[in-house]
Amino acid sequence: MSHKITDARTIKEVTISPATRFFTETVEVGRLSALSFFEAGASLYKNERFYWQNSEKTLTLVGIGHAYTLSNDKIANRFMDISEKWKQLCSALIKEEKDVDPILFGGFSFDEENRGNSEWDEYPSAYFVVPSFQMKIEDGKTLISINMITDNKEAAEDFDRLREERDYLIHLAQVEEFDFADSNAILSTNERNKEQYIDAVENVTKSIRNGKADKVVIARALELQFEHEIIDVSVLHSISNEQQESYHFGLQKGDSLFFGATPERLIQIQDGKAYSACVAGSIRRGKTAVEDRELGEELLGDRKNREEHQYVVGMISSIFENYCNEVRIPKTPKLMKIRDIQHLYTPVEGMLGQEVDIFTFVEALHPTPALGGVPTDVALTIIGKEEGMDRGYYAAPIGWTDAAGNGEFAVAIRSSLIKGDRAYLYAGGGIVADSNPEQEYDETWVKFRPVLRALGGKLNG
Ligand SMILES: C=C(O[C@@H]1C=C(C(=O)O)C=C[C@H]1O)C(=O)O
Ligand SMILES: [Mg+2]
Repeated sequence: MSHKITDARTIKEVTISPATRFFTETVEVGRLSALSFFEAGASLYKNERFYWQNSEKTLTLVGIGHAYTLSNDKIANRFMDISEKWKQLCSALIKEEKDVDPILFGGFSFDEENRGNSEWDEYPSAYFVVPSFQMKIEDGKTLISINMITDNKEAAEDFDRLREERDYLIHLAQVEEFDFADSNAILSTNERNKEQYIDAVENVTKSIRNGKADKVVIARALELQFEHEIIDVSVLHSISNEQQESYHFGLQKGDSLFFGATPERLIQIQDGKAYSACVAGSIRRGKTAVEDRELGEELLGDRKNREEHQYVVGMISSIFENYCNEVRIPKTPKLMKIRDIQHLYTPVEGMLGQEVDIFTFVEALHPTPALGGVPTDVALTIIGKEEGMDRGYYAAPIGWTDAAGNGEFAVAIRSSLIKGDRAYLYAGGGIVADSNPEQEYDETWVKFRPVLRALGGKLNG
């Protein structure tokens, strides 16, 4: 596309010191497509971008370039480590009233104790970025900020260069006719460990009947080989159009993209209130409106699915009782209908009782029994033993927080890691005493659909 004006990348190498300054500056632009801005960013920072849209479609974020990256490979304390470093950075923040709070975006791996050589090798236990260029679309306003973190006292020149880059990116996003369509054929589909998955579900139901655990979520992976390199913006474009009710996310790391469309909020903190969601228990969508309603009724009344669901409600509500006042949880679940599947859904909310930040919630909640199991530690051991894969960032928290302490993390399901001409897709389900391996296997196919469709793949069933 175009030449590179400058390279702001060296800036992120400063370590936080008393001399560190965190500059930010926001301009409001007219309406601008978030994905056009994302794609404009490829000309300068091809592998340093992220994309986020919440399920209500009230907030869209795009990040381009890295003003700073935070990561760690810790097993213990990884959540608080990121929290503390972010607080340190924020204490160096210099901003005016009109400026938007800078954003930290990223995610955690599912289980630090169960990694190993895999497609996830370059994803540490925690990985977060402060973008050099941050787009925030909220309340009908499109705001673009520059973030710069430096300990150089004469940084004004660097900041001027970033302003030039910002204007270049905005202009490109406004005028360039990007073509997001991509036709990329799938050459092969490999169901990784299909037999192992079926055996795992059988073994786990036995363990549960023997009283070793109450619920364990077992997942599996699909590996797709494409004709040519998958284009990041194209899959984000398709999935955003096709999954209107879900969160959309994309996080680049090295030359890979982790993306997906998840319906599941882990935690949102907004103006002193906390929100979470219990999403567990599933059935397919009907072929007609009548069948769809009948399936929904069946799900609401199904004992096995209600049991899967109730474990999640129990755990999330006890965490909320711990950290919040005035906790509100409906007594019975409702239906969450998304394009490919219906889930049992119970929203949870409370008033923040103490000074707790979003990472405290992430640490306490992850993994909920929607992705781990009950009891958590037993479930994680069984998952490690039975699944035989590194979940990487699948089923783990992904999201953002800002300098004011607001933020939101979703659970990264209905997701895929893309590397060049290959895609790895992940899906699982909650196993309880009455689970049936074939039905669970079918349920994973339904859960592969959103990402499979965005990648242009054929759908089973
Ligand atoms: C594990 C996944 O989804 C979870 C499992 C569900 C279930 O088993 O009913 C439903 C929603 C999610 O909490 C996935 O999509 O991979
Ligand atoms: Mg299920």
